[in-house]
Amino acid sequence: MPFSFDKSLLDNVDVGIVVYDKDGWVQFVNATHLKFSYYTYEDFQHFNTYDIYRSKVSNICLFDKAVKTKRPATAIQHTYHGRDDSSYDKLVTAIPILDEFGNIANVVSTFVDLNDFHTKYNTAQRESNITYDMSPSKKYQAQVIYGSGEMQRLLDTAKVIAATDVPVLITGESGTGKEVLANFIHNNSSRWESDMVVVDCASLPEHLLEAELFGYEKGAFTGANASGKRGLIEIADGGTLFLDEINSMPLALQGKLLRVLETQQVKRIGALKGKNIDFRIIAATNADLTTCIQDGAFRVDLYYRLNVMPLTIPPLRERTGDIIPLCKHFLSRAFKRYGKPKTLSPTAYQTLEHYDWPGNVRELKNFIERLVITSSDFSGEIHTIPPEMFGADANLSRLDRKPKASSLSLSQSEEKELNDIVSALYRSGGNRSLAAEQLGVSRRTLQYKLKKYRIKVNMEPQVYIGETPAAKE
Ligand SMILES: Nc1ncnc2c1ncn2[C@@H]1O[C@H](COP(=O)(O)OP(=O)(O)OP(=O)(O)O)[C@@H](O)[C@H]1O
Repeated sequence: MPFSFDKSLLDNVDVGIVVYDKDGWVQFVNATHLKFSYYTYEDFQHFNTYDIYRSKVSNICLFDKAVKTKRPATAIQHTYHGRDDSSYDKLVTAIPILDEFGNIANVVSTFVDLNDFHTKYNTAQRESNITYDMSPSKKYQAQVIYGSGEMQRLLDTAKVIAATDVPVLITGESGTGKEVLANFIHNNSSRWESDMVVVDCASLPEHLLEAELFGYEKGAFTGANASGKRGLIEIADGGTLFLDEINSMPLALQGKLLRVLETQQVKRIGALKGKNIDFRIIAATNADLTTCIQDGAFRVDLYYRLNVMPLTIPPLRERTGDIIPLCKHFLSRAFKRYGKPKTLSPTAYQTLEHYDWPGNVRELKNFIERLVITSSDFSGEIHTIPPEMFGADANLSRLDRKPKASSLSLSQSEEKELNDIVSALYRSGGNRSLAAEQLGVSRRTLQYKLKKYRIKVNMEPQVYIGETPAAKE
């Protein structure tokens, strides 16, 4: 017996459904779609999908795409006016239905309201003890995984701050998630459709950092690109500029940055005139800037400019409620990457909750990955964490310590320096600040050497030198 059912049952599903005929005339629309729509049921009876598109209520006509390609089409559709004059982002899928001759008979479209989706998704995840706070960005879904009250409060504040345009200064130990938080703010701000440009102030020597940040006019200096270059501040126009490790920015550049913030104008190196730029600044530091000021390494006036909205991310050991959700998240990432479905026993979780994670979330992430890679079973529960997994010596015994420097031609002293750096990195479990301390150099100098020797540190069982494999993140 063929199935038969009352079409009004489809009014109860939580996605919008519209059925069109081959010319775009609406043949069916369910109540869910009407609820979020600018138009009434009567409107739909006289409307053609092309009229809706032409009226500019929606920015995209997927019906047209599905008809032309005879293939399902999916996109995020921005609908500019809801009944209450607000706007919605919807995930729309249009599926062409072909007749026996392969011609379009109908198109069935489904509409998922993304705000509603995120709310439900968060609730569902919370119930399984993990919260994914996803931002509405089309380009980059910054996932902040957490489970602790500390992080919940921080994100609540960050959301409020995101709605403003004031500078934000994020402080926290290395690996706590400062860039992740900056992304969360950007994605929750009105600038989310533009880019967040990330600049690591510690990774470039002063002259390069200046050229990267401010750009230059043609012929500004020897070796400059003949046609000049846009700086990263200019590229952040309309979006957010994230300055990581702002504490490493040389004093001269700090003065220039301050001028940009005061005038909202950037002047390329060699340019006579400045250009108006509209960007939001978020800076991050893992050093105490007030100490840097006392040491004469940071300008107090820039500090006050940046410190309008200070946010501090606590180290992972002070928000242990995040450890289990983060572990579950990283286990599922490792499963996607290595195909090994692994879980941890309550005892294993307890062990991880009691460790103090000096390298914070980054260390936990790499630890879980290492745990999955090195576990001999393909699947199943990991009952106990071998104690030697923690700490530097465990790393040293497991890892191939001999640097593969074949693609670099190094002098004897350089080779020794390279070996010292690699050893220090292993001893510190990949923490660059600790490694720099052990080597007796500044973090900035270490950063520069890492570039020089093309060392990529992932705190994973390998340190790549020379040609690195494809970026892992
Ligand atoms: N709450 C979180 N949810 C998911 N991933 C996280 C979270 N916090 C940090 N991470 C991950 O941990 C790693 C380190 O995070 P991030 O780079 O944001 O830290 P950071 O504080 O900016 O570090 P650094 O001071 O060294 O620049 C990244 O791989 C990031 O994806």
